[in-house]
Amino acid sequence: MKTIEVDGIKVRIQIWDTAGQERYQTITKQYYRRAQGIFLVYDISSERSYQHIMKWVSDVDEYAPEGVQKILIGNKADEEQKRQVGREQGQQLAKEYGMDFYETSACTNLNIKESFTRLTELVLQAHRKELDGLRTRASTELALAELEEEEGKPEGPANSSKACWC
Ligand SMILES: Nc1nc2c(ncn2[C@@H]2O[C@H](COP(=O)(O)OP(=O)(O)OP(=O)(O)O)[C@@H](O)[C@H]2O)c(=O)[nH]1
Repeated sequence: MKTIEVDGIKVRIQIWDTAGQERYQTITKQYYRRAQGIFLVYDISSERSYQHIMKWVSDVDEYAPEGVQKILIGNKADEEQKRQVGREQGQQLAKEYGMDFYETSACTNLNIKESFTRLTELVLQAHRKELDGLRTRASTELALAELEEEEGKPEGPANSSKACWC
């Protein structure tokens, strides 16, 4: 659990760090179901980890809830001398999948706060949209229900006397 501030609002976030190894995949997939935001992380000093991102994306698409927010992260940005994946490659991949992209370093703290704040922002925005959608739908349904009720009603005193059984 961690609290971060987004637009002056304190948000408590729960973070799960899932295992990257294939043998833990069954457990990893369980986490997807309850996620609202996901970081897809590769290591800039490992081309292999970058190539793996496509697999992660397809897993997320399959197991995470619809509307889950995703951000692509190229971590270990402090390891410039070992770099195998260019920043543009990261940007390109993120663009293809319609994700935001950050290069980060857990060692130097580069873009850690920024990427967490951004993902939280995206999750909040998505929820606001969902809530607005629900509100619009609810008020439309309410208006329709009122209309139907109106139509079903007798039209005033003249009608009510016609409907009178006495
Ligand atoms: N130089 C550098 N090393 C890092 C950075 N982030 C993690 N590491 C190192 O990379 C190694 C793996 O880190 P983990 O946090 O275990 O990576 P992981 O992806 O969670 O690993 P799995 O859970 O096994 O998939 C550790 O030795 C970390 O110290 C970083 O930003 N820069």
